[in-house]
Amino acid sequence: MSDLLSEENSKTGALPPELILGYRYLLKQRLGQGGMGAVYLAYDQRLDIDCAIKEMSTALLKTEEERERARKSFHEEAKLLARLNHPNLPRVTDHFSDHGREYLVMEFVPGETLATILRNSPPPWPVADVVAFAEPLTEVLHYLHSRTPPIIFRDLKPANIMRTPEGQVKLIDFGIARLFKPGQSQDTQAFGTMGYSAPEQYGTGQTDARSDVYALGVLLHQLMTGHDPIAQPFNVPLAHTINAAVPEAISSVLMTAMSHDPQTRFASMVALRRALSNASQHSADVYVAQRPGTAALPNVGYAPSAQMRPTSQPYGPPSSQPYGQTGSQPYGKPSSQPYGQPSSQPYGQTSSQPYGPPVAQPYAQPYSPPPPPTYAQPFSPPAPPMHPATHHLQAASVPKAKTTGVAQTAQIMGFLSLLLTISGFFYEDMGRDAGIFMGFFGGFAGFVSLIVSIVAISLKATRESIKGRSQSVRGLIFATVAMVLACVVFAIIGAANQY
Ligand SMILES: Nc1ncnc2c1ncn2[C@@H]1O[C@H](COP(=O)(O)OP(=O)(O)OP(=O)(O)O)[C@@H](O)[C@H]1O
Repeated sequence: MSDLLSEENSKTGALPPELILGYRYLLKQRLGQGGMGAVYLAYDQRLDIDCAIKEMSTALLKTEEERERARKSFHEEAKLLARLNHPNLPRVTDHFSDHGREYLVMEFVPGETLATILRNSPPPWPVADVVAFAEPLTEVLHYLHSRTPPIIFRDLKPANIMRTPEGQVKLIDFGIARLFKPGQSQDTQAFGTMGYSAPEQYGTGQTDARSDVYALGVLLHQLMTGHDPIAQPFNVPLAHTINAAVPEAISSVLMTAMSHDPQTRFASMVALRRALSNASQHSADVYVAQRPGTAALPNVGYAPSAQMRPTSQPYGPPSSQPYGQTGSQPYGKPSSQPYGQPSSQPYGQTSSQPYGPPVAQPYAQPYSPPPPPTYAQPFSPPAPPMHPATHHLQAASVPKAKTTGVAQTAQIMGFLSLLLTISGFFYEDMGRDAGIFMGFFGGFAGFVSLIVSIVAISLKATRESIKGRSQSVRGLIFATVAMVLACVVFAIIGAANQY
Protein backbone atom coordinates (compact mmCIF):
# COMPACT_ATOMS: atom_id res chain seq x y z
CA MET A 1 0.00 0.00 0.00
CA SER A 2 2.72 2.46 0.96
CA ASP A 3 4.33 1.62 -2.37
CA LEU A 4 1.12 2.47 -4.24
CA LEU A 5 1.00 5.81 -2.53
CA SER A 6 4.68 6.61 -2.78
CA GLU A 7 5.52 9.92 -4.40
CA GLU A 8 7.86 8.24 -6.90
CA ASN A 9 5.09 6.00 -8.18
CA SER A 10 3.55 7.80 -11.15
CA LYS A 11 0.84 5.19 -11.59
CA THR A 12 -2.65 6.42 -10.90
CA GLY A 13 -5.78 4.34 -10.63
CA ALA A 14 -4.22 1.69 -8.40
CA LEU A 15 -5.79 2.67 -5.09
CA PRO A 16 -7.78 -0.17 -3.52
CA PRO A 17 -11.42 0.02 -2.39
CA GLU A 18 -12.00 0.85 1.29
CA LEU A 19 -9.02 3.22 1.33
CA ILE A 20 -9.86 6.53 2.99
CA LEU A 21 -8.48 9.56 1.19
CA GLY A 22 -8.12 12.98 2.75
CA TYR A 23 -9.52 11.60 6.06
CA ARG A 24 -12.94 11.79 4.49
CA TYR A 25 -13.49 9.93 1.22
CA LEU A 26 -13.95 6.16 1.32
CA LEU A 27 -12.98 4.70 -2.05
CA LYS A 28 -15.51 2.33 -3.58
CA GLN A 29 -14.31 1.56 -7.08
CA ARG A 30 -12.40 2.93 -9.99
CA LEU A 31 -14.63 4.51 -12.63
CA GLY A 32 -12.11 5.26 -15.32
CA GLN A 33 -8.48 5.60 -16.15
CA GLY A 34 -6.97 8.07 -18.59
CA GLY A 35 -3.44 8.89 -19.67
CA MET A 36 -2.86 11.36 -16.88
CA GLY A 37 -5.06 10.17 -14.09
CA ALA A 38 -7.84 8.01 -12.78
CA VAL A 39 -11.34 8.66 -11.52
CA TYR A 40 -12.83 6.83 -8.52
CA LEU A 41 -16.28 6.51 -7.09
CA ALA A 42 -16.00 7.33 -3.39
CA TYR A 43 -18.24 7.89 -0.42
CA ASP A 44 -18.02 11.26 1.26
CA GLN A 45 -18.26 10.33 4.95
CA ARG A 46 -18.83 13.90 6.04
CA LEU A 47 -21.71 14.69 3.70
CA ASP A 48 -23.04 11.13 3.45
CA ILE A 49 -23.11 11.13 -0.34
CA ASP A 50 -21.26 9.49 -3.20
CA CYS A 51 -18.75 11.56 -5.11
CA ALA A 52 -16.26 11.15 -7.93
CA ILE A 53 -12.57 11.78 -7.23
CA LYS A 54 -10.07 12.49 -9.96
CA GLU A 55 -6.52 11.49 -9.07
CA MET A 56 -3.52 13.05 -10.80
CA SER A 57 0.16 12.48 -10.25
CA THR A 58 3.03 14.92 -10.69
CA ALA A 59 5.58 12.11 -11.03
CA LEU A 60 5.76 12.37 -14.82
CA LEU A 61 6.99 15.92 -14.57
CA LYS A 62 10.76 16.06 -14.61
CA THR A 63 11.82 18.93 -12.40
CA GLU A 64 10.65 19.96 -8.97
CA GLU A 65 9.95 23.40 -10.44
CA GLU A 66 7.54 21.90 -13.00
CA ARG A 67 5.84 19.83 -10.31
CA GLU A 68 5.41 22.84 -8.07
CA ARG A 69 3.96 24.86 -10.94
CA ALA A 70 1.53 22.05 -11.83
CA ARG A 71 0.38 21.76 -8.21
CA LYS A 72 -0.16 25.52 -7.96
CA SER A 73 -2.08 25.69 -11.27
CA PHE A 74 -4.13 22.66 -10.24
CA HIS A 75 -5.32 24.27 -7.04
CA GLU A 76 -6.03 27.54 -8.84
CA GLU A 77 -8.04 25.78 -11.56
CA ALA A 78 -9.84 23.69 -8.96
CA LYS A 79 -11.01 26.87 -7.23
CA LEU A 80 -12.16 28.25 -10.55
CA LEU A 81 -14.11 25.07 -11.29
CA ALA A 82 -15.66 25.10 -7.81
CA ARG A 83 -17.24 28.44 -8.66
CA LEU A 84 -19.08 26.97 -11.65
CA ASN A 85 -22.72 26.20 -11.12
CA HIS A 86 -24.65 24.74 -14.01
CA PRO A 87 -27.04 21.78 -14.26
CA ASN A 88 -24.97 20.28 -17.07
CA LEU A 89 -21.71 20.32 -15.11
CA PRO A 90 -20.80 18.17 -12.09
CA ARG A 91 -20.20 20.41 -9.04
CA VAL A 92 -16.57 20.53 -7.92
CA THR A 93 -16.65 20.37 -4.15
CA ASP A 94 -13.08 19.87 -2.90
CA HIS A 95 -9.44 19.49 -3.86
CA PHE A 96 -6.47 18.28 -1.87
CA SER A 97 -2.97 16.77 -2.13
CA ASP A 98 -1.96 13.43 -0.69
CA HIS A 99 1.36 11.58 -1.09
CA GLY A 100 2.45 13.69 -4.06
CA ARG A 101 -0.85 13.30 -5.89
CA GLU A 102 -3.53 15.85 -6.44
CA TYR A 103 -7.20 15.07 -6.04
CA LEU A 104 -10.27 16.85 -7.36
CA VAL A 105 -13.57 15.92 -5.73
CA MET A 106 -16.75 16.41 -7.69
CA GLU A 107 -20.38 15.39 -7.87
CA PHE A 108 -20.79 11.78 -8.92
CA VAL A 109 -22.71 11.56 -12.20
CA PRO A 110 -24.54 8.24 -12.58
CA GLY A 111 -25.03 6.95 -16.10
CA GLU A 112 -22.91 6.38 -19.16
CA THR A 113 -20.53 8.34 -21.28
CA LEU A 114 -21.62 9.11 -24.80
CA ALA A 115 -18.73 6.91 -25.97
CA THR A 116 -20.39 3.92 -24.29
CA ILE A 117 -23.83 4.87 -25.56
CA LEU A 118 -22.43 5.05 -29.09
CA ARG A 119 -21.03 1.55 -28.80
CA ASN A 120 -24.43 0.20 -27.80
CA SER A 121 -26.47 2.39 -30.13
CA PRO A 122 -24.25 3.21 -33.09
CA PRO A 123 -25.12 6.28 -35.11
CA PRO A 124 -26.70 7.54 -37.31
CA TRP A 125 -29.33 8.69 -34.85
CA PRO A 126 -32.53 10.45 -35.87
CA VAL A 127 -31.71 14.04 -36.75
CA ALA A 128 -34.36 15.46 -34.41
CA ASP A 129 -32.87 13.50 -31.47
CA VAL A 130 -29.39 14.79 -32.25
CA VAL A 131 -30.68 18.37 -32.40
CA ALA A 132 -32.36 17.82 -29.01
CA PHE A 133 -29.14 16.31 -27.64
CA ALA A 134 -27.19 19.35 -28.86
CA GLU A 135 -29.33 21.79 -26.92
CA PRO A 136 -27.97 21.25 -23.39
CA LEU A 137 -24.45 21.05 -24.83
CA THR A 138 -24.76 24.46 -26.46
CA GLU A 139 -26.20 25.80 -23.21
CA VAL A 140 -23.45 24.56 -20.96
CA LEU A 141 -20.69 25.53 -23.39
CA HIS A 142 -22.20 28.99 -23.69
CA TYR A 143 -22.20 29.16 -19.88
CA LEU A 144 -18.49 28.28 -19.81
CA HIS A 145 -17.66 30.72 -22.61
CA SER A 146 -19.43 33.56 -20.86
CA ARG A 147 -17.41 33.26 -17.62
CA THR A 148 -14.77 35.87 -16.83
CA PRO A 149 -12.26 34.89 -18.01
CA PRO A 150 -13.98 32.65 -20.57
CA ILE A 151 -13.52 28.92 -20.08
CA ILE A 152 -12.91 27.06 -23.32
CA PHE A 153 -13.61 23.35 -22.93
CA ARG A 154 -11.28 22.36 -25.80
CA ASP A 155 -11.80 18.61 -25.53
CA LEU A 156 -15.41 17.99 -26.39
CA LYS A 157 -15.78 14.35 -27.44
CA PRO A 158 -18.04 11.39 -26.61
CA ALA A 159 -15.82 10.22 -23.71
CA ASN A 160 -16.25 13.57 -21.99
CA ILE A 161 -20.03 13.72 -22.12
CA MET A 162 -22.20 11.75 -19.71
CA ARG A 163 -25.88 11.06 -19.78
CA THR A 164 -27.70 10.27 -16.55
CA PRO A 165 -30.50 7.69 -16.36
CA GLU A 166 -32.90 10.65 -16.21
CA GLY A 167 -31.57 11.85 -19.56
CA GLN A 168 -29.57 14.79 -18.25
CA VAL A 169 -26.39 15.57 -20.15
CA LYS A 170 -23.18 16.54 -18.27
CA LEU A 171 -19.72 17.53 -19.41
CA ILE A 172 -17.27 15.70 -17.20
CA ASP A 173 -13.68 16.49 -18.09
CA PHE A 174 -12.32 20.00 -17.75
CA GLY A 175 -8.88 18.96 -18.93
CA ILE A 176 -7.35 19.86 -15.60
CA ALA A 177 -5.19 16.74 -16.02
CA ARG A 178 -3.23 18.48 -18.79
CA LEU A 179 -1.36 20.30 -16.04
CA PHE A 180 0.26 17.01 -15.14
CA LYS A 181 1.31 16.06 -18.64
CA PRO A 182 4.85 17.13 -19.52
CA GLY A 183 4.80 20.15 -21.85
CA GLN A 184 1.00 20.49 -21.95
CA SER A 185 0.27 23.17 -19.43
CA GLN A 186 0.14 26.18 -21.76
CA ASP A 187 -2.97 27.19 -23.63
CA THR A 188 -1.00 27.54 -26.84
CA GLN A 189 0.21 23.96 -26.73
CA ALA A 190 -1.70 21.10 -28.25
CA PHE A 191 -4.50 19.91 -26.04
CA GLY A 192 -7.52 18.06 -27.25
CA THR A 193 -8.36 14.97 -29.23
CA MET A 194 -7.37 14.71 -32.87
CA GLY A 195 -10.48 14.52 -35.01
CA TYR A 196 -12.68 16.49 -32.61
CA SER A 197 -10.43 19.42 -31.79
CA ALA A 198 -10.23 22.45 -34.05
CA PRO A 199 -7.20 22.94 -36.32
CA GLU A 200 -6.09 26.02 -34.39
CA GLN A 201 -5.56 23.80 -31.33
CA TYR A 202 -2.62 22.24 -33.14
CA GLY A 203 -1.00 25.34 -34.50
CA THR A 204 -0.07 28.69 -33.12
CA GLY A 205 -3.62 29.98 -33.07
CA GLN A 206 -5.24 30.89 -29.77
CA THR A 207 -8.33 28.93 -28.86
CA ASP A 208 -11.61 30.64 -28.15
CA ALA A 209 -15.32 29.79 -28.10
CA ARG A 210 -15.14 28.92 -31.79
CA SER A 211 -12.82 25.99 -31.06
CA ASP A 212 -15.65 24.41 -29.06
CA VAL A 213 -18.07 25.29 -31.89
CA TYR A 214 -15.86 23.23 -34.20
CA ALA A 215 -15.79 20.22 -31.83
CA LEU A 216 -19.56 20.33 -31.32
CA GLY A 217 -20.02 20.45 -35.09
CA VAL A 218 -17.85 17.33 -35.44
CA LEU A 219 -19.73 15.54 -32.69
CA LEU A 220 -23.18 16.32 -34.10
CA HIS A 221 -21.99 15.29 -37.54
CA GLN A 222 -20.84 11.96 -36.11
CA LEU A 223 -24.18 11.41 -34.37
CA MET A 224 -26.16 12.20 -37.52
CA THR A 225 -24.01 10.22 -39.94
CA GLY A 226 -22.00 7.58 -38.07
CA HIS A 227 -18.86 8.97 -39.72
CA ASP A 228 -15.80 8.45 -37.50
CA PRO A 229 -14.08 11.85 -37.25
CA ILE A 230 -10.88 10.29 -35.98
CA ALA A 231 -10.36 8.37 -39.24
CA GLN A 232 -9.54 11.51 -41.24
CA PRO A 233 -9.24 14.51 -38.97
CA PHE A 234 -10.19 17.87 -40.46
CA ASN A 235 -11.73 16.26 -43.52
CA VAL A 236 -15.38 15.63 -42.90
CA PRO A 237 -17.76 15.01 -45.81
CA LEU A 238 -21.08 16.82 -46.05
CA ALA A 239 -23.47 15.08 -43.68
CA HIS A 240 -26.27 14.64 -46.22
CA THR A 241 -23.90 12.87 -48.63
CA ILE A 242 -23.36 10.15 -46.02
CA ASN A 243 -26.87 10.01 -44.63
CA ALA A 244 -29.59 11.18 -47.00
CA ALA A 245 -31.93 11.61 -44.03
CA VAL A 246 -29.95 14.69 -42.91
CA PRO A 247 -31.60 17.78 -44.40
CA GLU A 248 -29.20 19.88 -46.46
CA ALA A 249 -29.95 22.90 -44.30
CA ILE A 250 -28.61 21.07 -41.25
CA SER A 251 -25.70 19.64 -43.21
CA SER A 252 -24.79 23.19 -44.12
CA VAL A 253 -24.97 24.37 -40.50
CA LEU A 254 -22.60 21.57 -39.48
CA MET A 255 -20.18 22.52 -42.27
CA THR A 256 -20.15 26.13 -41.08
CA ALA A 257 -19.48 24.95 -37.52
CA MET A 258 -16.59 22.78 -38.77
CA SER A 259 -15.04 25.40 -40.98
CA HIS A 260 -11.23 25.30 -40.83
CA ASP A 261 -11.08 29.04 -40.50
CA PRO A 262 -12.47 30.18 -37.13
CA GLN A 263 -13.51 33.46 -38.78
CA THR A 264 -16.10 31.69 -40.95
CA ARG A 265 -17.48 29.51 -38.13
CA PHE A 266 -20.39 30.50 -35.92
CA ALA A 267 -18.95 33.04 -33.51
CA SER A 268 -20.68 31.57 -30.48
CA MET A 269 -22.72 28.68 -29.17
CA VAL A 270 -25.79 30.92 -29.28
CA ALA A 271 -25.29 31.47 -33.02
CA LEU A 272 -24.79 27.75 -33.64
CA ARG A 273 -27.86 26.88 -31.61
CA ARG A 274 -29.97 29.45 -33.43
CA ALA A 275 -28.81 28.20 -36.85
CA LEU A 276 -29.53 24.59 -35.87
CA SER A 277 -32.94 25.50 -34.59
CA ASN A 278 -33.78 27.49 -37.75
CA ALA A 279 -32.55 24.71 -40.00
CA SER A 280 -34.50 22.08 -38.10
CA GLN A 281 -37.68 24.16 -38.06
CA HIS A 282 -37.47 24.56 -41.79
CA SER A 283 -36.85 20.87 -42.12
CA ALA A 284 -39.69 19.91 -39.77
CA ASP A 285 -41.60 18.21 -42.52
CA VAL A 286 -38.52 16.22 -43.39
CA TYR A 287 -38.35 14.94 -39.82
CA VAL A 288 -41.89 13.66 -40.09
CA ALA A 289 -40.73 11.64 -43.07
CA GLN A 290 -37.59 10.31 -41.36
CA ARG A 291 -38.67 9.41 -37.91
CA PRO A 292 -40.73 6.27 -38.47
CA GLY A 293 -37.92 4.55 -40.35
CA THR A 294 -34.87 5.77 -38.51
CA ALA A 295 -35.70 5.75 -34.82
CA ALA A 296 -32.43 3.99 -34.01
CA LEU A 297 -32.31 5.52 -30.55
CA PRO A 298 -35.64 6.97 -29.59
CA ASN A 299 -35.63 9.84 -27.14
CA VAL A 300 -31.89 9.88 -26.96
CA GLY A 301 -31.93 13.54 -26.08
CA TYR A 302 -33.74 13.51 -22.78
CA ALA A 303 -35.92 10.64 -21.81
CA PRO A 304 -34.20 7.55 -20.46
CA SER A 305 -34.65 4.47 -22.54
CA ALA A 306 -34.29 0.90 -21.39
CA GLN A 307 -31.35 0.62 -23.73
CA MET A 308 -29.47 3.25 -21.86
CA ARG A 309 -30.26 2.35 -18.31
CA PRO A 310 -27.10 1.33 -16.51
CA THR A 311 -26.68 -2.19 -15.31
CA SER A 312 -26.27 -2.74 -11.62
CA GLN A 313 -22.77 -2.60 -10.21
CA PRO A 314 -21.37 -4.04 -7.02
CA TYR A 315 -20.84 -0.61 -5.46
CA GLY A 316 -23.75 1.73 -5.22
CA PRO A 317 -24.64 3.89 -8.18
CA PRO A 318 -23.80 2.41 -11.51
CA SER A 319 -20.83 2.89 -13.71
CA SER A 320 -21.27 1.48 -17.11
CA GLN A 321 -17.62 2.06 -17.93
CA PRO A 322 -15.78 -1.20 -17.51
CA TYR A 323 -12.23 -0.87 -16.32
CA GLY A 324 -9.76 -0.13 -18.96
CA GLN A 325 -12.30 1.08 -21.46
CA THR A 326 -12.12 4.71 -20.76
CA GLY A 327 -12.79 5.67 -24.30
CA SER A 328 -10.44 8.58 -23.85
CA GLN A 329 -7.39 9.14 -25.94
CA PRO A 330 -4.15 10.77 -25.00
CA TYR A 331 -4.35 14.44 -25.78
CA GLY A 332 -2.85 15.61 -28.98
CA LYS A 333 -2.36 12.16 -30.46
CA PRO A 334 -4.50 10.61 -33.12
CA SER A 335 -6.45 7.69 -31.87
CA SER A 336 -6.01 4.30 -33.37
CA GLN A 337 -9.16 2.97 -31.79
CA PRO A 338 -12.37 3.42 -33.63
CA TYR A 339 -15.54 3.21 -31.65
CA GLY A 340 -16.94 -0.15 -31.11
CA GLN A 341 -13.66 -1.90 -30.61
CA PRO A 342 -12.43 -2.84 -27.19
CA SER A 343 -9.44 -1.08 -25.78
CA SER A 344 -6.21 -2.79 -26.57
CA GLN A 345 -4.92 -2.14 -23.05
CA PRO A 346 -7.53 -3.38 -20.67
CA TYR A 347 -6.81 -3.16 -17.00
CA GLY A 348 -7.29 -6.09 -14.78
CA GLN A 349 -5.92 -8.75 -17.02
CA THR A 350 -3.64 -9.96 -14.28
CA SER A 351 -4.88 -11.45 -11.05
CA SER A 352 -3.06 -8.77 -9.09
CA GLN A 353 -5.47 -6.16 -10.33
CA PRO A 354 -7.14 -4.79 -7.22
CA TYR A 355 -10.57 -4.41 -8.80
CA GLY A 356 -11.01 -7.81 -10.33
CA PRO A 357 -11.38 -8.80 -13.94
CA PRO A 358 -12.71 -6.41 -16.49
CA VAL A 359 -16.34 -6.64 -17.44
CA ALA A 360 -16.73 -7.78 -20.99
CA GLN A 361 -18.27 -5.10 -23.11
CA PRO A 362 -21.13 -6.43 -25.16
CA TYR A 363 -20.21 -5.34 -28.67
CA ALA A 364 -23.45 -6.64 -30.02
CA GLN A 365 -23.61 -3.92 -32.60
CA PRO A 366 -20.06 -3.32 -33.68
CA TYR A 367 -19.32 -0.10 -35.42
CA SER A 368 -19.74 -0.52 -39.11
CA PRO A 369 -18.12 2.16 -41.19
CA PRO A 370 -20.41 4.33 -43.23
CA PRO A 371 -20.38 4.01 -47.00
CA PRO A 372 -17.32 5.59 -48.59
CA PRO A 373 -17.85 9.31 -48.33
CA THR A 374 -17.62 11.63 -51.25
CA TYR A 375 -15.15 14.35 -50.53
CA ALA A 376 -16.59 16.46 -53.25
CA GLN A 377 -16.65 19.65 -51.26
CA PRO A 378 -14.31 19.28 -48.31
CA PHE A 379 -14.18 22.60 -46.56
CA SER A 380 -15.30 24.69 -49.45
CA PRO A 381 -16.58 28.02 -48.15
CA PRO A 382 -19.64 27.23 -46.10
CA ALA A 383 -22.96 27.60 -47.80
CA PRO A 384 -25.52 29.87 -46.21
CA PRO A 385 -27.15 28.04 -43.35
CA MET A 386 -30.48 27.50 -45.04
CA HIS A 387 -31.51 26.41 -48.47
CA PRO A 388 -35.27 26.81 -48.55
CA ALA A 389 -35.47 25.13 -51.91
CA THR A 390 -34.02 21.92 -50.57
CA HIS A 391 -35.97 21.56 -47.36
CA HIS A 392 -38.51 19.29 -48.91
CA LEU A 393 -36.07 16.95 -50.61
CA GLN A 394 -37.12 14.02 -48.48
CA ALA A 395 -40.71 14.91 -48.05
CA ALA A 396 -42.20 13.25 -51.10
CA SER A 397 -43.55 10.32 -49.14
CA VAL A 398 -44.98 12.27 -46.23
CA PRO A 399 -48.74 12.62 -45.86
CA LYS A 400 -47.90 16.29 -45.96
CA ALA A 401 -50.52 17.45 -48.45
CA LYS A 402 -53.29 16.20 -46.18
CA THR A 403 -51.96 17.34 -42.85
CA THR A 404 -50.46 20.72 -43.50
CA GLY A 405 -53.19 21.16 -46.13
CA VAL A 406 -55.87 21.08 -43.42
CA ALA A 407 -53.86 23.49 -41.30
CA GLN A 408 -53.32 25.75 -44.26
CA THR A 409 -57.06 25.73 -45.09
CA ALA A 410 -57.86 26.58 -41.48
CA GLN A 411 -55.49 29.51 -41.58
CA ILE A 412 -56.79 30.87 -44.90
CA MET A 413 -60.46 30.41 -43.93
CA GLY A 414 -59.87 32.09 -40.61
CA PHE A 415 -58.17 35.01 -42.28
CA LEU A 416 -60.94 35.43 -44.90
CA SER A 417 -63.67 35.28 -42.27
CA LEU A 418 -61.82 37.95 -40.34
CA LEU A 419 -61.70 40.19 -43.43
CA LEU A 420 -65.42 39.64 -44.10
CA THR A 421 -66.35 40.51 -40.57
CA ILE A 422 -64.18 43.60 -40.52
CA SER A 423 -65.83 44.81 -43.73
CA GLY A 424 -69.14 44.66 -41.82
CA PHE A 425 -67.92 47.71 -39.87
CA PHE A 426 -68.23 49.74 -43.05
CA TYR A 427 -72.03 49.22 -43.16
CA GLU A 428 -72.60 52.95 -43.45
CA ASP A 429 -70.85 53.00 -46.85
CA MET A 430 -72.21 49.65 -48.06
CA GLY A 431 -75.67 49.89 -46.68
CA ARG A 432 -77.16 48.32 -43.57
CA ASP A 433 -78.19 45.04 -45.23
CA ALA A 434 -74.76 44.51 -46.75
CA GLY A 435 -73.20 45.20 -43.30
CA ILE A 436 -75.46 42.63 -41.65
CA PHE A 437 -74.68 40.15 -44.42
CA MET A 438 -70.92 40.64 -44.06
CA GLY A 439 -71.11 40.34 -40.28
CA PHE A 440 -73.29 37.24 -40.47
CA PHE A 441 -71.30 35.59 -43.22
CA GLY A 442 -67.95 36.47 -41.59
CA GLY A 443 -69.10 35.10 -38.23
CA PHE A 444 -70.39 31.92 -39.82
CA ALA A 445 -67.14 31.46 -41.80
CA GLY A 446 -65.25 32.08 -38.53
CA PHE A 447 -67.25 29.30 -36.86
CA VAL A 448 -66.48 26.89 -39.72
CA SER A 449 -62.79 27.76 -39.69
CA LEU A 450 -62.74 27.28 -35.91
CA ILE A 451 -63.92 23.72 -36.45
CA VAL A 452 -61.38 23.17 -39.27
CA SER A 453 -58.58 24.52 -37.03
CA ILE A 454 -59.57 22.17 -34.20
CA VAL A 455 -59.58 19.24 -36.63
CA ALA A 456 -56.14 20.31 -37.94
CA ILE A 457 -54.68 20.51 -34.41
CA SER A 458 -56.07 17.11 -33.52
CA LEU A 459 -54.25 15.47 -36.44
CA LYS A 460 -51.05 13.80 -35.23
CA ALA A 461 -49.05 14.63 -38.31
CA THR A 462 -49.97 18.33 -38.03
CA ARG A 463 -48.90 18.37 -34.40
CA GLU A 464 -45.52 16.90 -35.35
CA SER A 465 -44.95 19.57 -37.97
CA ILE A 466 -43.96 22.94 -36.61
CA LYS A 467 -45.43 24.67 -39.67
CA GLY A 468 -48.68 22.71 -39.36
CA ARG A 469 -48.98 23.61 -35.69
CA SER A 470 -48.46 27.29 -36.25
CA GLN A 471 -50.91 27.40 -39.16
CA SER A 472 -53.65 25.72 -37.16
CA VAL A 473 -53.11 28.01 -34.18
CA ARG A 474 -53.28 31.05 -36.47
CA GLY A 475 -56.51 29.68 -37.99
CA LEU A 476 -57.92 29.27 -34.49
CA ILE A 477 -57.06 32.83 -33.51
CA PHE A 478 -58.42 34.39 -36.74
CA ALA A 479 -61.65 32.40 -36.43
CA THR A 480 -62.23 33.37 -32.80
CA VAL A 481 -61.55 37.04 -33.46
CA ALA A 482 -63.85 36.92 -36.52
CA MET A 483 -66.72 35.53 -34.42
CA VAL A 484 -66.22 38.10 -31.69
CA LEU A 485 -66.09 40.94 -34.25
CA ALA A 486 -69.25 39.61 -35.93
CA CYS A 487 -71.08 40.03 -32.62
CA VAL A 488 -69.69 43.56 -32.32
CA VAL A 489 -70.89 44.41 -35.88
CA PHE A 490 -74.42 43.20 -35.04
CA ALA A 491 -74.43 45.14 -31.80
CA ILE A 492 -73.30 48.34 -33.51
CA ILE A 493 -75.76 48.04 -36.40
CA GLY A 494 -78.56 47.12 -33.99
CA ALA A 495 -77.81 50.09 -31.75
CA ALA A 496 -77.57 52.46 -34.75
CA ASN A 497 -80.97 51.21 -35.91
CA GLN A 498 -82.66 52.07 -32.62
CA TYR A 499 -81.72 55.71 -32.77
N1 LIG B 1 -18.11 13.21 -12.13
C1 LIG B 1 -18.11 11.95 -12.58
N2 LIG B 1 -19.08 11.10 -12.23
C2 LIG B 1 -19.10 9.83 -12.67
N3 LIG B 1 -18.16 9.30 -13.45
C3 LIG B 1 -17.15 10.08 -13.83
C4 LIG B 1 -17.07 11.44 -13.43
N4 LIG B 1 -15.95 11.96 -13.95
C5 LIG B 1 -15.38 10.99 -14.67
N5 LIG B 1 -16.09 9.85 -14.60
C6 LIG B 1 -15.77 8.56 -15.22
O1 LIG B 1 -14.38 8.43 -15.27
C7 LIG B 1 -13.95 8.28 -16.62
C8 LIG B 1 -12.67 9.05 -16.84
O2 LIG B 1 -12.94 10.41 -16.54
P1 LIG B 1 -12.18 11.63 -17.21
O3 LIG B 1 -12.63 11.77 -18.61
O4 LIG B 1 -12.34 12.81 -16.33
O5 LIG B 1 -10.75 11.14 -17.10
P2 LIG B 1 -9.72 10.83 -18.18
O6 LIG B 1 -10.29 10.20 -19.37
O7 LIG B 1 -8.69 10.15 -17.40
O8 LIG B 1 -9.40 12.28 -18.56
P3 LIG B 1 -8.12 13.03 -18.88
O9 LIG B 1 -8.37 13.32 -20.30
O10 LIG B 1 -8.30 14.21 -17.99
O11 LIG B 1 -6.91 12.19 -18.62
C9 LIG B 1 -15.08 8.79 -17.46
O12 LIG B 1 -15.09 8.15 -18.68
C10 LIG B 1 -16.29 8.47 -16.63
O13 LIG B 1 -16.71 7.14 -16.85
